[in-house]
Amino acid sequence: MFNYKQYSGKMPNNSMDLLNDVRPKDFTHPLMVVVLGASGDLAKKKTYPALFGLYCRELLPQDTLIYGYARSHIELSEFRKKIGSYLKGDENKKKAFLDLCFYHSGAYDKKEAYDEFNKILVDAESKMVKGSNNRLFYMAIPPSIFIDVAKGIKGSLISSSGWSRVIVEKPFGRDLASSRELISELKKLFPEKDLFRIDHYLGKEMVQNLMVLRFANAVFEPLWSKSHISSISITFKEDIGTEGRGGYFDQFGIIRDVMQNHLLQVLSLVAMEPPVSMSAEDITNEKVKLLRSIQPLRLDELVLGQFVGSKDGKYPGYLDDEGVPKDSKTATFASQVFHVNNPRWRGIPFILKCGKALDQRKTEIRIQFKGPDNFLFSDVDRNELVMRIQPGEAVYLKLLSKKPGLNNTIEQTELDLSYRSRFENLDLPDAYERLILDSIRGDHNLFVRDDELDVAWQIFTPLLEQIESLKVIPEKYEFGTRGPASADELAQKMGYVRSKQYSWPGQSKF
Ligand SMILES: NC(=O)C1=CN([C@@H]2O[C@H](COP(=O)(O)OP(=O)(O)OC[C@H]3O[C@@H](n4cnc5c(N)ncnc54)[C@H](OP(=O)(O)O)[C@@H]3O)[C@@H](O)[C@H]2O)C=CC1
Ligand SMILES: O=C1O[C@H](COP(=O)(O)O)[C@@H](O)[C@H](O)[C@H]1O
Repeated sequence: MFNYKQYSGKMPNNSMDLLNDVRPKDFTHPLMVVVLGASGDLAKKKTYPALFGLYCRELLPQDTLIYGYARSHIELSEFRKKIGSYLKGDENKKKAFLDLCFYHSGAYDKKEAYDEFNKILVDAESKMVKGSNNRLFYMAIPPSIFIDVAKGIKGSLISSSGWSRVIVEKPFGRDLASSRELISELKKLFPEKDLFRIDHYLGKEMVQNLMVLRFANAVFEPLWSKSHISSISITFKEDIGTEGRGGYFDQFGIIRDVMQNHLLQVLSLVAMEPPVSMSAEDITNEKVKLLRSIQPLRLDELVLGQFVGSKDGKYPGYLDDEGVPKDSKTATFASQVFHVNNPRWRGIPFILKCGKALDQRKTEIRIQFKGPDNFLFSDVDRNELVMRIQPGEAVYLKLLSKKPGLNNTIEQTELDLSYRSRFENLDLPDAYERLILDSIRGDHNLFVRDDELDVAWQIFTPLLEQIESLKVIPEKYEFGTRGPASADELAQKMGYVRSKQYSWPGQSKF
């Protein structure tokens, strides 16, 4: 259960009160973190840096060891060197953290390999402080081996004296049928309380802030509906391509990689009704209710794109990625309109857009209001409430104001809550830090529930099947641009009006 307290007065960032608030209650018990797929991309870029972040904040249990497991044979010194090169911070802390990291190579599909690994874990645990031996398994592996690995954990690695929890990475399946199969296989092995399905967008600061912004500020609720809002856009842009992950990406495409999970999570938090309490169950119930009100997605409200290399030859195209078949029709850009059929939102378009190799890196929610309902100002820019998820967390409200001085012109300006200028010594944890910490605390608030996942796939599977059966060809767009022009045309058709000249001053800082 979230337990928000109103902050008042000054409280140093690292005060014991604050630490005790967030520290796991099992802080004094030994913890063994096992990273399966430790040789891979996610492990080095996200999992280990997040564990290091928690270590530096003194949030990992006092006696924690981290064992990596994968098939590749890697010497411990080499492994530590590789992991270390992705850690940022104090050198002494890095060294102390790396001393807690070990690596073991073994197969994913052989019971003997897991039994042998378990002996190593038990031996290491025998030298740790006395207490319940808790084990956290992080599956940083491709979905094709989720079940083999889950069976290995269940068959050989479960702790004999403490809890055993399993973090599963997305993608949770490719469609409704495969997701249901995955859910049911995992359910045979672990109870829901021990499974933590990560959607790392739920751990981002601004996504966390959505509930507070919406429900703790009385000014917003009366405006938060079709009466005052004309459209809601949720946009994810990356300025990099697939960068060696083309082999994985080509089997999934941008809709499965980003829209079906990250953007849909954001949509459900923006649009859901107020939950009856802040418990994980009540919040997820509201999200599921909202998702079930989404109307079938239409192909004529979808734009797909695939990037080609930049004209100057500096950036390669998607088909140049060595893991990608030369005739691939996989989309690296998608914009789809969603309609929510409930009294609050009926008739209001939600425009979700995501793409790789675009002009900038940016994720934001943009709520555009209707124009003023009077005869005084007929042709003016619309008010917009923008929640910038990254980079540079901010909430700003675009509004019109008289230009100061002896004139009668008005201009678009903003009320701006940019985190970096508003909050001193801003030190935001990475989303993965928050989520790993929550799994150690046994807190499911920020993880994806099985029925939530099921509805998400019910929404997307018919559309994905149509795209595949009709062999829809994505439009080409150049690396480093806004993506296909038809996406802007689609948004315009949905009533979105772009400000004529405005650009948010905070933008220049990133
Ligand atoms: N990388 C990222 O930025 C993100 C990744 N994810 C998800 O995290 C998970 C891991 O991703 P990532 O680290 O990129 O994946 P990798 O492709 O790097 O795979 C991780 C490890 O799994 C093993 N592996 C890879 N392919 C196979 C295979 N076909 N059969 C058996 N073992 C294999 C390899 O280890 P070895 O051969 O040594 O056993 C590899 O080092 C995936 O589910 C991915 O979708 C989610 C969000 C972001
Ligand atoms: O899950 C994924 O997310 C990343 C983007 O994450 P962010 O935190 O940097 O916004 C994306 O690059 C990747 O393709 C996808 O699998």
